[in-house]
Amino acid sequence: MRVNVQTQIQKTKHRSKMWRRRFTSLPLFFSHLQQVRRADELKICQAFCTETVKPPVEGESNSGRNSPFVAFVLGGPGSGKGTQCLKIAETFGFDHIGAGDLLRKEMHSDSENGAMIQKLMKEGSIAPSEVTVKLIKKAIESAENRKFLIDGFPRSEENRVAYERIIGAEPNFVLFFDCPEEVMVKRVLNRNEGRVDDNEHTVKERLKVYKAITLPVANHYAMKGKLYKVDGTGTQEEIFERVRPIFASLRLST
Ligand SMILES: Nc1ncnc2c1ncn2[C@@H]1O[C@H](COP(=O)(O)OP(=O)(O)O)[C@@H](O)[C@H]1O
Ligand SMILES: O=c1ccn([C@@H]2O[C@H](COP(=O)(O)OP(=O)(O)O)[C@@H](O)[C@H]2O)c(=O)[nH]1
Ligand SMILES: [Mg+2]
Repeated sequence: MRVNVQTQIQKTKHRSKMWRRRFTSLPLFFSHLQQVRRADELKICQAFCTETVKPPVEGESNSGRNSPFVAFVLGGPGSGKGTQCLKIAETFGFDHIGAGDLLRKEMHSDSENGAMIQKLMKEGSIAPSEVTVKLIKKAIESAENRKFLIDGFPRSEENRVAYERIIGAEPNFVLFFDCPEEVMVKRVLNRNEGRVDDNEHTVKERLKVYKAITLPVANHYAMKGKLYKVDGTGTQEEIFERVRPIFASLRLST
């Protein structure tokens, strides 16, 4: 009997301790609720992405607090990088730096590299890293904005290493448009912008280069948990609705 009473007392003490713990941890409980809500927001992202990361915060890249916020945008030729970058830039206030656009501008200028770039583009090959990174660096440095989309770069591991060495930072994250080859080819052949590389022969070469040399870059960032993979099929609007939550969940100060 005595033992039973003792047991009861202990049980009661234990219960009251538990309730005390529960009440004193109410703020914790609510902060947990907030985290759950945050996790739910992230799950919205995850519904659209095969890989997601914690939304990056401006200044959290490797190069310190005042470094620019950089998202690389990758995908095959015709996957819709340029089209979606325009929408992201307009909606979320990013500067859009198209690596191919910078090279085309250089090609049409009097630059000593013009002829070399034209030849490489026509072949579907990749320009030397030093040339591309120099153009990107200049574009970043001359902008007032501190949020950039770097579209169509890095196209090779060598490009990536050169960028990280010269700029001194990794991108905050990488957006990747996943699109079947036949869809990409169809879009490229209908692009009608008078580009030297929008023809059947060059697009075939570009796809080979993309699979052998560019995809390893995407894999590198996937391994680091920095890759957001988005389905690049459907209408431009449908794709943008998959992209939107990724950028909406970023905690950027400007
Ligand atoms: N979702 C889409 N559906 C159909 N055509 C598209 C779509 N997105 C882009 N396009 C068109 O396909 C072509 C290639 O798109 P673009 O954004 O230039 O791709 P990338 O920069 O990846 O090569 C362009 O002519 C563009 O207008
Ligand atoms: O970092 C880059 C980006 C582009 N290019 C060259 O420019 C071409 C066109 O690139 P762009 O990104 O404009 O093509 P997209 O993928 O948008 O069709 C590529 O095939 C390459 O020859 C390059 O050498 N390095
Ligand atoms: Mg493009």
